[in-house]
Amino acid sequence: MSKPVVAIVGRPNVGKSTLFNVLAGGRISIVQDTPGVTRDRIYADVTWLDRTFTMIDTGGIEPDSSDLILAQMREQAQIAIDTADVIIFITDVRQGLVDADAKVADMLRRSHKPVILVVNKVDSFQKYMMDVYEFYNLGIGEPFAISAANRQGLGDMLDEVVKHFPEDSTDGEDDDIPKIAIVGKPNVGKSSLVNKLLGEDRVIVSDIAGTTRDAVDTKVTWEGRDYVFIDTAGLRRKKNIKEEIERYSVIRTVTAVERADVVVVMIDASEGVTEQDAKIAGVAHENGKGVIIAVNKWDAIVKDDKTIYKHTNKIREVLSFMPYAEIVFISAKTGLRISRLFETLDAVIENQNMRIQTGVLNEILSEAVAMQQPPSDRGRRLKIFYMTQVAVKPPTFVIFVNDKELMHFSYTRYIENKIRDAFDFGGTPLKFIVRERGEKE
Ligand SMILES: Nc1nc2c(ncn2[C@@H]2O[C@H](COP(=O)(O)OP(=O)(O)OP(=O)(O)O)[C@@H](O)[C@H]2O)c(=O)[nH]1
Ligand SMILES: Nc1nc2c(ncn2[C@@H]2O[C@H](COP(=O)(O)OP(=O)(O)OP(=O)(O)O)[C@@H](O)[C@H]2O)c(=O)[nH]1
Repeated sequence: MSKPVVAIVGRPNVGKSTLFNVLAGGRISIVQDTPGVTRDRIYADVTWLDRTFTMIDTGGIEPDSSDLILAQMREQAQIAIDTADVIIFITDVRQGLVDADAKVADMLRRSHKPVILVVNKVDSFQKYMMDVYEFYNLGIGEPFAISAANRQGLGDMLDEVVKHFPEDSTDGEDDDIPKIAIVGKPNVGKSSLVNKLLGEDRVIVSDIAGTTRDAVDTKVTWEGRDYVFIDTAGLRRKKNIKEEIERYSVIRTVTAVERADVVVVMIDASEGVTEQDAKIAGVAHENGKGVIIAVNKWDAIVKDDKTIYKHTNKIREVLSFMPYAEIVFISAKTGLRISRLFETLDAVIENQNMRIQTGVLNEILSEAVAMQQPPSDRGRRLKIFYMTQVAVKPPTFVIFVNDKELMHFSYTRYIENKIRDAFDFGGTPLKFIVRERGEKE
């Protein structure tokens, strides 16, 4: 089930970052060896009551002249409207109601997205409550008074946010169809690939209305099997506002990746793999999705018998945090190896859903332990009792040990490699949870 997306919008200095950080708490998932996306805190997962949502910081307003501020606020609001299920519009009781607030409120109201009006810096209710009422004038409903800095009023605000989430149950019918997100930096050929798929006569296409947001997903049938390509309408529409801005492409990537089973990360062969590609791929990695690296524009480069090898090596090096990723070399323009891409998709989907019997797993485990002794520390040696698979998409394993502290990262990786040697888990990350025996489930 995909997580709802909540975007925070507001003028400079009203307290967006403060609110973002308070809500995200320590929960911003930073995977150590993944490059930067979450480090600049564009998004974070937040859990309130029993609901988890992705919060995005649309950010990026420079306090310049007031004209510029308004233009940037509009852009920010547009990003929120395009990507979020619920928008938190944050204002500042001390600055009071200003003209730009009213203009952005109009824009948000017309979008028909749920908007939660928040008035920040209400550090004292007695002192500021009269000023808060002024914000009713924006015409977007009841203002929620909070103090982000003092963590006041956040519960009521979150109750309201959660109320507007779409029902968890989508129509059910399409849930079995694998969802594919095509991501990549601007100009890499995402639209061309989708258009190619749409143009192929072996492909049957139908637009299905997006369930949670305005995006229109595209259903594609390839050799009798169905796939849903996410947010392709957005990709086809494109370039109406400055989509090139990196933040927007990351946000778009995050929201598409969240909903996907498999992510196709496109890389431009004529440019080679870059840090920006690594950031985008990092989003898929952190979300535990299946990953295929599609090296596009393969038609456009001069090749010899070592070209594939060189590209592969460079990709493995830059994307070293995802050695499991599959790589295919394609041309969206000529259609080169599009069928290979589909075959790889099928394989990755199968691998993501594979379940290994506990008996077999533990055979692998005891063999692994016999071949390489588990680590020890200060006279105490790690004992591994038992391993079992508890989930798919991604395949998730629980390892029971005597002492979690002794389970070194490199030993987990060693066990992972043994499992990968035995089964074809290509294209999917594997997740390991280490538990001490006797610990509660
Ligand atoms: N008194 C008070 N100050 C606050 C509160 N929340 C944030 N601030 C202060 O307001 C200032 C701006 O906060 P930020 O979170 O950086 O605001 P922002 O909206 O992210 O600002 P930009 O990055 O410029 O868009 C900081 O000095 C905060 O300490 C609050 O609840 N009460
Ligand atoms: N030679 C060659 N050119 C390609 C290929 N795929 C795309 N292009 C070209 O690359 C340019 C960008 O392609 P788009 O499909 O618009 O790229 P995009 O990733 O959708 O771009 P944004 O919407 O800006 O993110 C266009 O000029 C395409 O014709 C390919 O396989 N080979």
